[in-house]
Amino acid sequence: MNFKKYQKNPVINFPDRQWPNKEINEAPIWCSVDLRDGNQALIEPMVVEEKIEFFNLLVKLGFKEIEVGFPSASQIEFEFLRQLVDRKLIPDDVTVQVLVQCREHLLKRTFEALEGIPRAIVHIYNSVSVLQRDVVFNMNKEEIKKIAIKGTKLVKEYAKDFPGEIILEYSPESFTGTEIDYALEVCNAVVDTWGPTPENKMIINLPSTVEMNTPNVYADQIEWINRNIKNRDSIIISVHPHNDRGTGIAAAELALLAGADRVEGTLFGNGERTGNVDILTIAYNMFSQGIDPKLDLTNVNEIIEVYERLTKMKVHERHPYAGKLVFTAFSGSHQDAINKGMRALRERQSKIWAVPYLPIDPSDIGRSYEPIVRINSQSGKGGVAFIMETYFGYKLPKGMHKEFADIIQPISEKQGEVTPDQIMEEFKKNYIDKKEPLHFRRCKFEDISDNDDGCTHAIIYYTNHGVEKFFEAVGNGPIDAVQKGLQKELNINVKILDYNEHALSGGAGAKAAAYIHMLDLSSKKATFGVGVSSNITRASIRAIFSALNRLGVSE
Ligand SMILES: CC(=O)SCCNC(=O)CCNC(=O)[C@H](O)C(C)(C)COP(=O)(O)OP(=O)(O)OC[C@H]1O[C@@H](n2cnc3c(N)ncnc32)[C@H](O)[C@@H]1OP(=O)(O)O
Ligand SMILES: CC(C)C(=O)C(=O)O
Ligand SMILES: [Mg+2]
Repeated sequence: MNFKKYQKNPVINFPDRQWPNKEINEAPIWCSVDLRDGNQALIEPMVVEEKIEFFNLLVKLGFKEIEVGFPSASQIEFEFLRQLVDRKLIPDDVTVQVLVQCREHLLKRTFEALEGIPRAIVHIYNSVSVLQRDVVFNMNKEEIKKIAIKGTKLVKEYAKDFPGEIILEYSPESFTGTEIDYALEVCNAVVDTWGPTPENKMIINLPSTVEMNTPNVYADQIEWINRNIKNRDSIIISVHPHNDRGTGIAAAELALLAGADRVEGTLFGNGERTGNVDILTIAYNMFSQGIDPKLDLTNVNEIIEVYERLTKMKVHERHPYAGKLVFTAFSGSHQDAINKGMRALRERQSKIWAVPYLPIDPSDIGRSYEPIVRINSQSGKGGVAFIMETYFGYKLPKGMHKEFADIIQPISEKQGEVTPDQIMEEFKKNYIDKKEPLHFRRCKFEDISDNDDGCTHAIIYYTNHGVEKFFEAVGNGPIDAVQKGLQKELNINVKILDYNEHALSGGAGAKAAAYIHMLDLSSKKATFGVGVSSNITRASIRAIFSALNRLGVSE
């Protein structure tokens, strides 16, 4: 590859940087630019009614600052803002933001669009980078700075006659490709011209219009401006990362460490080229660290539905937090760990989420547990056991996990994913309904001892290949009596190695499941049998017969 065609983008010499020692402890001011930066990058930009629906979603999610477009650019953008005003759709605590170039006729039109609004952010920008100054504007630094100053003066003039409150936002566009001291010089000139105060702040927005370097370089740039800009207490430092290198989220998070107060971005990172930074992911990242994200993102499915329908874009299956597959584990060791982690959480009744491989509780954002574990040929015994427990309530004894997983594995190898219903079907076929040739019918137990050690007399009625039979035996309990009867009366040489039982569901009609681990003393083969009944003793005798049939032993 012809890598010599490219060169490194400059970094800044800033050994005194402080951001690596900082932590994120609170949510920034969020500003959605979905309706402008996101919309301008769509194959089919939204029409007015679609924009209104999107705006309502953003309000519902809790955004307090929303860039509603570039009203001077087209009739549709203008009309949308007018609709928001005329239909009184802007809540009192939400400030709309409008983007405009530093040009008089565009600013005039922008203020016409704002008529009747009590408070708005007017966002002006001009490109200041080395490259754009050269090839786009063909202007020197002084001339470029003058565009910014002129734009600021124009806003000031229009704002003077505007009945509502106007907050100025200035973006040195292409900031990441600009000499840092020159970017500061332009920003300071804008600050001087506008004259913000701690009571009436302005916004300086530092975009990585094109992401050009590793996120630490962006953090250095933000911290350097943060520490050197004039009247810092009168300024809100905002960042506007794009995602050209795929590190938009990291850039935004490091920029917060570097002192940014505000983040502009979009839902799911829609935007020019590889997109704007995804605000949802930053917010969910905060949430996962125990920080209030100051957005209500509890129903990610609803956000996805509205977003996909209106933008005609798709949320990728592996998109952080929102993707269809992100709360799903296919591989066996992950499934096993999730299974154990969830159980530990339940048993310990812990209020703090700690489950391996799941950074957050899916139900906190409107996702369900069900698809967490899906069974394919990469799944192990833990996953199958997890499905049996969470979907159907069967707590298979640990020793049985491998035996049952070995029944499912060839099916998954042949067909791919195996659904929970199919797994249950196999469980029934191989265990619960394993009733041939020996089919247990009914039993009668009598306690024939008068001391606590107990002695049980059992009569077991069963069919062998459909022929009705019974045997009688005595043991120190029902299971022991049946085992002895099998040996003495039916000449079946088996040993019961282990026994487990549990209730299957609550309520009056509750059933119990019993698991018998049985060794065939002749063949030395061992297997599990499972029985289900509303009576626990009957469930255990059924489990014994299930195991006998699985071992293939008979009288
Ligand atoms: C990084 C970003 O996302 S920035 C936002 C980008 N979004 C958009 O541009 C979408 C909406 N924009 C538009 O529809 C159009 O650009 C309009 C309607 C705003 C303006 O249209 P036009 O004037 O026809 O074209 P255009 O935007 O190319 O402007 C070109 C002129 O404006 C100048 N200019 C460009 N940006 C700016 C700016 N921010 N401030 C002042 N002047 C500017 C250019 O130097 C050029 O001047 P020249 O004609 O003397 O060469
Ligand atoms: C208008 C500016 C802030 C912008 O969208 C960018 O630089 O990406
Ligand atoms: Mg942008």
